[in-house]
This record gives sequence, C-alpha cells and structure tokens, in this order.
Amino acid sequence: MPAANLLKKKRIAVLGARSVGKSSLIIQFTENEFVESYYPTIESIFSKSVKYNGVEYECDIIDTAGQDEYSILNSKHAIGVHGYVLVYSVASRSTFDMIQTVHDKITDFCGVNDIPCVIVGSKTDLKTSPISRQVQPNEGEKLAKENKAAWVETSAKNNVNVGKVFELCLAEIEKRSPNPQPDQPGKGGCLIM
Ligand SMILES: Nc1nc2c(ncn2[C@@H]2O[C@H](COP(=O)(O)OP(=O)(O)OP(=O)(O)O)[C@@H](O)[C@H]2O)c(=O)[nH]1
Repeated sequence: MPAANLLKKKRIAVLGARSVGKSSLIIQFTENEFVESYYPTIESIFSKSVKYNGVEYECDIIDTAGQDEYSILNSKHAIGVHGYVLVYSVASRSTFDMIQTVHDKITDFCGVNDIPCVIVGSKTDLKTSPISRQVQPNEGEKLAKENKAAWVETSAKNNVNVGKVFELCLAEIEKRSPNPQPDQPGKGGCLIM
C-alpha cells in the first residue's frame, strides 16, 4: 500500500466521566442521529472518513466506558492512539473536574507532557436553564490553554459543533506531526516498542 494511504489512518480515543455524552457525540458524528436513552458503554469502535484541509482521513474512534478518578487507564486507550477527545458536561462540575485527572493519566502513561487533545464541553442545549449550566465557557477555555489543548462546546442533541470536535482533533494531531511516519501514531501518542 502506498505510504500516502497509510498516513491518513488516525485513531482517536474519546474519554471522560460517565454519562457526559461520549457515545451520543460519536453516534451523532458517525451516524447522524441522537439517542435519547442512556446505555452505558463498555467499549465500541466507530469508523468514519473525514475530510480535513483537503485530505481524506480514515478515523477509528474509540468510545470508552465512563471514567472516575479511580479508573486505571486502559492501555488500549493510549497505545497506538493519535489523538484524544476529553468530554465533560457543561451541566456537571464534577465531570469537568475529571478532565485534568484523565489528561494526567494519559500523559503519565505515555511519558509525555503534551498530547494532541480536544477538550469538549457537551450538552450546551441544557444551558437555556440557568441552573443547568455549572461550567462556564471561560473555565473550559482556560483548562484547555493550560493543557495546550483545543476546546469547543457541543450539543449532540442539536448537532452543534459535533464535526468541529473531530476536525480540531485532526488539527492537533497534524500540528505535532510535521513529518509523520507512515502508520505510526503522532508525536504525542504511545508507541509499542
Ligand atoms: N440534552 C442533551 N442530552 C445529551 C446530550 N448528549 C448526550 N445526552 C444524554 O446524556 C445521556 C448519556 O449519554 P451517553 O452518550 O450515553 O453518555 P456516555 O458518556 O457515552 O456514557 P458512558 O457510556 O456511561 O460513559 C443520554 O441520556 C443522552 O441522551 C446532549 O448534547 N444534550
């Protein structure tokens, strides 16, 4: 297979606390639908071609089980992964607090301090009720800046900024891969030695 084809395959892991809307985000992106009911995820992989910067990428998106502060990072969610999407709900402060914990677990596991990452504030459609929003946009932006990550707020329900999440993730991956090697994770990812 020509190297150019291998270069286009990217593996993206989506992590975050339980019930923040990881599956809903991925299903809205890959299947264009929103599922109102809640089924806790064990693990699923979705594939989708994404055109970014005029290049067609074949993305494998890993939907993971919800994390808590005691969860141990599964090596499958770090080894061979090119980019990360870390999701919190704008309606839940505790899920926002989990983001730094998950980010630290990934960087510790990979032995790096910089990973290609997008931090996502989900469920913005709930913000119409003032009591529903617990995390302000500037807090999300600040956390992202501190971790050299991109940041965006989304609603899987209303399909707002869903595609943007994965475009930003590819941008973060490409930013760190000026001369990527075929079929290898980006600089920030983990390699099997
Ligand atoms: N209002 C609203 N509800 C959402 C949104 N995204 C997800 N939900 C709801 O939140 C609940 C949890 O969504 P999931 O996508 O299953 O959450 P998850 O993060 O994959 O959950 P785990 O598998 O337990 O980690 C479901 O009832 C969804 O319908 C959104 O953008 N807006």
